[in-house]
Amino acid sequence: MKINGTPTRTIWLAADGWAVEIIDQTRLPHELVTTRLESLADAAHAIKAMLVRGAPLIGATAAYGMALAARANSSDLALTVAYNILHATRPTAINLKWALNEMIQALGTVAEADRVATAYARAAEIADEDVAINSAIGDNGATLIQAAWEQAQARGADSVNVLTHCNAGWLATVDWGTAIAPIYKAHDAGIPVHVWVDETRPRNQGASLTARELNWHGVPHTVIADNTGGHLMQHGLVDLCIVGTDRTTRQGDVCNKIGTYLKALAAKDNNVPFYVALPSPTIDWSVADGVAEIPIEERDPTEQTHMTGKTEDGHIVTVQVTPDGSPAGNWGFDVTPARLVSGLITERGVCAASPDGLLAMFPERAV
Ligand SMILES: CSC[C@H]1O[C@H](OP(=O)(O)O)[C@H](O)[C@@H]1O
Repeated sequence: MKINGTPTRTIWLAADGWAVEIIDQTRLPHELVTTRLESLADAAHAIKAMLVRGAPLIGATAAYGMALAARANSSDLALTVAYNILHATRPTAINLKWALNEMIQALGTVAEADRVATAYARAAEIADEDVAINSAIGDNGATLIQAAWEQAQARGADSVNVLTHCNAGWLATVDWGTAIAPIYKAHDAGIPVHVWVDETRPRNQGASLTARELNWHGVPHTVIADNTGGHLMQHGLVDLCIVGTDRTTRQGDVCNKIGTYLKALAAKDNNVPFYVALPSPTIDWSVADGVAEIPIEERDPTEQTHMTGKTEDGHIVTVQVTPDGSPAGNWGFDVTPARLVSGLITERGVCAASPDGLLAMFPERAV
């Protein structure tokens, strides 16, 4: 998307043709800092420390991580080691494994001497495919926002209100985003969309990243505490919810940022449509029961006990918000059962969160 009028992606090949550059998302929203990745270790660190995050962007970064690894050593053993190092960075988003498998498949078809060029080419394809997929998700999701706007207009409303959780915007992908892509498309088409932005504790991806993106693009939005959404739904202030996902199962269970499940429960209780936007690489066809089978990342408790922000005089500081000695838990994701999901917004269209719905959209997956 554009930053101050300049089209910008979250990851790109450096001008030297071999290093990779990223937006360091740990510095947002107050500082726009880019960082060079020059090695497998740099790419692995960027994913694990969340300089880059979001399922599709994790996948794209891992793909370029394999290219950087191949540049150093393109032997079978070295690439196997690289695969394992990158795969171990974060356990929940399936796009990581998907991208790594894509890279290994591409590299396995060429002679060792051709592996570096092949790796960079496939990584670039994965990045470009993500942009195209997300744009299509945006188009498909915008029809839902249009329909909700027409209903809101009939009630005399002057805007259509969409609630989103965490960051599934262009900062979570290579570009466009998934859950936020329909919002950009609707906004750009002149629909008066307003976004309730869940701050999304503990890392505040909503407050620091989604709000940052919407601010840059000029989309009206309001940052809210995570526990506010149910109240807004009870008072008719949410027309629909659109969230992202890090892994969706073949039966339509959705793994996403912690707190998504609770939002889906509130939506169900208030008859608010709850949609999930996802690119097909986020579907894990090998898993049925998301609650039982999807590994949930547990991160450093200091992400819960500490917060980083800007002081009144502009300094970026980190403060402790809990008492010394109080333990903290930091689960990164939860699973929303398919029964709470109104529909899945994919690059091919909107389908039911069910085995039949997914197979109708992806018939090639029928075994
Ligand atoms: C389009 S994937 C976005 C997805 O990723 C986020 O997790 P994290 O920031 O920890 O990588 C969150 O679950 C978003 O919904």
